Amino acid sequence: MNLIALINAATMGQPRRVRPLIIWTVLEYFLRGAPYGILLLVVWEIFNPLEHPGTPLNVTRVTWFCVALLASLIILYLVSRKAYFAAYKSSYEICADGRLAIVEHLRRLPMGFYNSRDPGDIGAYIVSDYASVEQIFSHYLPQFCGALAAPTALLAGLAFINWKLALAAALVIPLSLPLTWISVKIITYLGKKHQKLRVDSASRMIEYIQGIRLIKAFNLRGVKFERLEKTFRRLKSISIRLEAGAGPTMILGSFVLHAGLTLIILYGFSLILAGELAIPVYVMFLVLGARLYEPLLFAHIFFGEMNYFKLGVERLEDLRLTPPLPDGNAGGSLEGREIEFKNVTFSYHDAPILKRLNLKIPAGSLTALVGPSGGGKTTLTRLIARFWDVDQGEIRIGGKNLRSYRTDDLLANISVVFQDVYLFNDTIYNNIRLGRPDAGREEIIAAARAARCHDFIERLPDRYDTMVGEGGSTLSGGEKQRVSIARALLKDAPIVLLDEATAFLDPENEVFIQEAINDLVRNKTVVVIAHRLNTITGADKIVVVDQGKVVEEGRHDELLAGNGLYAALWREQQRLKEWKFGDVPALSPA
Ligand SMILES: Nc1ncnc2c1ncn2[C@@H]1O[C@H](COP(=O)(O)OP(=O)(O)OP(=O)(O)O)[C@@H](O)[C@H]1O
Repeated sequence: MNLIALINAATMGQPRRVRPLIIWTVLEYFLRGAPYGILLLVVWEIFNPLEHPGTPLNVTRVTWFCVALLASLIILYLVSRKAYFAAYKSSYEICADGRLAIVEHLRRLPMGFYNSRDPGDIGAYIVSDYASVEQIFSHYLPQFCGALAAPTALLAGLAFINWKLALAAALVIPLSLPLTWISVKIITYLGKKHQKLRVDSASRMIEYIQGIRLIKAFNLRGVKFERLEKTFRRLKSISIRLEAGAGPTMILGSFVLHAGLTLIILYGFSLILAGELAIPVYVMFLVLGARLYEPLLFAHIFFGEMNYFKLGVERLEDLRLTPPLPDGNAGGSLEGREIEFKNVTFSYHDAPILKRLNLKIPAGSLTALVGPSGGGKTTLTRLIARFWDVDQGEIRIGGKNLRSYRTDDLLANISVVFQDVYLFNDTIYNNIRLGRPDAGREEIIAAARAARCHDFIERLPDRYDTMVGEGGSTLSGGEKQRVSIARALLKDAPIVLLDEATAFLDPENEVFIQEAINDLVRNKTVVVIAHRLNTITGADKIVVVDQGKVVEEGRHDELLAGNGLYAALWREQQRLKEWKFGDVPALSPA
């Protein structure tokens, strides 16, 4: 991608947004020359009587030039201030909008996308790549434009006064270009690796912090820390190589450019001796010559930074252009609540998980999915919520293909209660409110009461305003479950997908949760993944899923009478229920 395409991509097709920051900075660069120009006029006036003895010093002109000098400094201050704010405001706005757009886009991607990507990497891209976009827009791009425009204008002005000396001053510019080219090549080559390792380090760090409990519990200091340490060491080594590789050529480039000043001194002096140059003009060249090279040196740095910008924008584009799940155009609410799988085949990778599966889930019924672990129960519920799209066949809701609904409308009609509840690092109140963001306080408290969480919330230090910690870390498993049920109750969606999580809870929590669930599922189409069969004996329909297929379906009694897989699972669970500690020999030291 060239610079224009990169700017277009980084601004999400609105390159005009960078216009003000470029215009103001270029103007500032031009104005920076004004005080020097006026200063030279003052010098000229003062030197004139010395060069032409007998000519009196024109004090009035000198005074006016000093006033103009002051005025130019004030104008320069005002324009620089404007350029500064334009650069920061526009670039931070562009990046904030870009980050939000990508996050919104990520929400619309199929879950399969997250299977193939490291979430830590995605987070690091959004933070670090946009940081590089911010740098380019707030600093480098406007200054680069200024750095090109101001010396060009300055050289043209100098050439107008004395073309020979101006040519000598410009001679070093083409000589420095090959050095710029070499340093850009080095930065491009090593920069890619550097950028990748920067992201890797951030991801490893996130992974380390997220897994800190496990690392402590299993004393994984060696294994996990080694991975992190290796990444940091590789980052250090590539950073040093990058600086060591590009630095010397950059310094040489700067040396060549500054050699131009020596050229002005020597050649200018010879012109004075030959009587071809007035001393004030010579002084003017010396003063302005120093201003000529400074911005050009900046162009070197810009090319180096551009490399990071390019890599970052390309990665962000890759995220932004990943196709989301195609949206249907059916109107807001679902046409009915019956769910039907018709010949559905689905795979996460290559091997099919569901194989030509057919299933009807009647509207307003409670349907339980049971079966051996890994059979595909969770997969079925994920497909109903369209976290993934099926490979073959179709899923219908209310007689219409799922894909014909807009994803947002579909999800507005479905409540999902996951087994591994995630709470945001926010207040309990806001976590429940996620179920329906426009709900009032009364409704939120009513949902919390119905989900049997009001009492424990009232006992917390700040009640509903208590922060729950990252992932809900300050609450117990049972409390988190109940908060998630409160969310679902508040949402009051006609379809409820429930991953039964009562298996490992203490009896008190279990009773509370069961009561809360009974409230949640009333008058809804409910699909529950049941791990303990005694909780779903009253279900309208029990579906036994094994190896991606429906192997049995019916009511509890019918399935027991069928004496198939369900009956075997039932007998097994009954046997485990009767199992007592006394049945096994007590543990004794070896
Ligand atoms: N995100 C994923 N990527 C790849 N494979 C997956 C993914 N999720 C599940 N699987 C695989 O799909 C198969 C079915 O998994 P699924 O979670 O649907 O089974 P399940 O019946 O719900 O199991 P359990 O009762 O243990 O929760 C398993 O072999 C599992 O390893």
